[in-house]
Amino acid sequence: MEFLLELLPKAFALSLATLFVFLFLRLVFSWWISPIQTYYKLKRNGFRGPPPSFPLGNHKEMIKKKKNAEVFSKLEYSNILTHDIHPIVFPYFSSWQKSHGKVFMYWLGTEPFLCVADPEFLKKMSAAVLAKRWGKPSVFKSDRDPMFGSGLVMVEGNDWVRHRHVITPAFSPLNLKAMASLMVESTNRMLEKWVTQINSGNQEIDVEREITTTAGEIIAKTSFGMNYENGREVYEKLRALQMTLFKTNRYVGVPFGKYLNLKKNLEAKKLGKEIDKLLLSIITTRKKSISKGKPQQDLLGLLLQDNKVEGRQGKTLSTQELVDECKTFFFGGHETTALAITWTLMLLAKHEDWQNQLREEIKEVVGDKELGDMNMLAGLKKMGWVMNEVLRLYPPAPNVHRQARENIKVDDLTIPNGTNLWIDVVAMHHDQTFWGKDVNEFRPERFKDDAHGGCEHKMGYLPFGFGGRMCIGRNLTFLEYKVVLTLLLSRFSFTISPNYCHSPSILLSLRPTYGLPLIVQPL
Ligand code: HEM
Repeated sequence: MEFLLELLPKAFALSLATLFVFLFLRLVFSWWISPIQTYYKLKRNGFRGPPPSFPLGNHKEMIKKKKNAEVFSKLEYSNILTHDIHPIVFPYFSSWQKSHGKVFMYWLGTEPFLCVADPEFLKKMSAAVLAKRWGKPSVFKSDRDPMFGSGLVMVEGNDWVRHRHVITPAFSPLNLKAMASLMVESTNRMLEKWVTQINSGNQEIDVEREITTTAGEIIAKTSFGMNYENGREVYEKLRALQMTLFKTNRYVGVPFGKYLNLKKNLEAKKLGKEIDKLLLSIITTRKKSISKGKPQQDLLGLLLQDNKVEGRQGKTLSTQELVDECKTFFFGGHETTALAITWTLMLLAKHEDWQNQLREEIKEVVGDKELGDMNMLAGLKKMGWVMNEVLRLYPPAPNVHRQARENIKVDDLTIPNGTNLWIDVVAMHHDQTFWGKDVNEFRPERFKDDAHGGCEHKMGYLPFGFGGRMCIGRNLTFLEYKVVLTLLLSRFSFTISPNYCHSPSILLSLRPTYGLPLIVQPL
């Protein structure tokens, strides 16, 4: 017995040492050996790209190129107002594309990515995979978990089919029609505020900030019925969460990268939990009001009603899934739409002729009629071309993601299972090969007789993504864009303020870094 007791500490030390060696070998394998193996596999398949160094991948070069581009664009571009934005917003992709072609590999930490800016490659790749068999990059899922949870943007497989099946009817034109009056109400409130400011002698308005706030209010009302009084807290926390997650350089894909920004990550987690709690209480209250027979016609109300339909077991959403969808609608829907309107105002302020043409069209089609009739709004044809052209030059969602969940054959190449795909929408929308010499000019008429704007490849224009996973909120955006722009152009004219600094950048979406100050004059 004594002999055994003497041996025990030695045995314990030995097992501890074995455990350390095992953990060390595992780290070496997953940080260096496994990524290097994948690197050579991709290379054998013919994919080239900038050389990575593990475990950081290409992060260092990306950060350096981004910093240089920021300095350069501030010095060279800020007053020129160029629309040739790919080298400004994705300087690393722009330079790698020149050296390695339109499909190349790069690394975020130990995660392999293929950057795709070739529409033909994309067409073949997407034809080979059903929507439900695509994955979403695991690194983004964990990084953006507090924002999207298991909402539609991130969910995969049969769960994605179930979510999409339940949510699609809520976005039907008939259901959306009821939301137009909410949009008019919020926009008019913003415009009254502008009138007060202008009357006090200040005609310069940061249109980006104003429209983002109003779009946030609209999406919160149309998604989960939040009104100004009860929802301010949810709205502010949702915005704070987005800023916390995206305002720092994040080492996505780098092992333990989270701990390099520990404070921010913990803050984001805490905000995420607080938002979940608030939304949960909204949903619980709403469930009670539905059982008392008082359903509301917002997206949450429609999903809750659908959940109660008999015989839909297995095709409903759990309460946590509803919380995640509310967050997804907010993050997926408000900034993208706000930025589409913001960039439109920048371009209309620069092109007074188009501003006048749209005003004429509004007079003819809308006149004194009430906004919200979808058929009437569909008659705003020129406004539709302008929207398409804005989404081409300044796509608010500048890229689309996928992750291969199987080996994918494209001609004689194989994209290995687990590879992440970054579809570079900005590059494709500014590719002279497909759009012609005037690619960087604002020419809405290119969409007059062609939904693809004359692009020589159908997959070269992707503002809302592609395949079965294409944006579910398109119709809501069309409605909001036309309602808000009609109200704005009917009451004001816009010119660029001398204080505007043209510096588009990416903070999840494509936005004007220093806002959009415009000189606003009542008509
Ligand atoms: C200008 C406005 C908008 C733009 C440019 C935009 C763009 C996109 C893009 C590029 C995708 C990815 C598609 C893909 O992976 O192939 C997407 C997906 C999605 N969008 Fe939008 N979006 C806009 C407005 C909205 C709105 C208003 C909502 C909802 C309120 C919304 C909700 C979603 C959701 C839930 C998905 C995920 C769909 C899925 O994976 O099945 N979006 N959007």
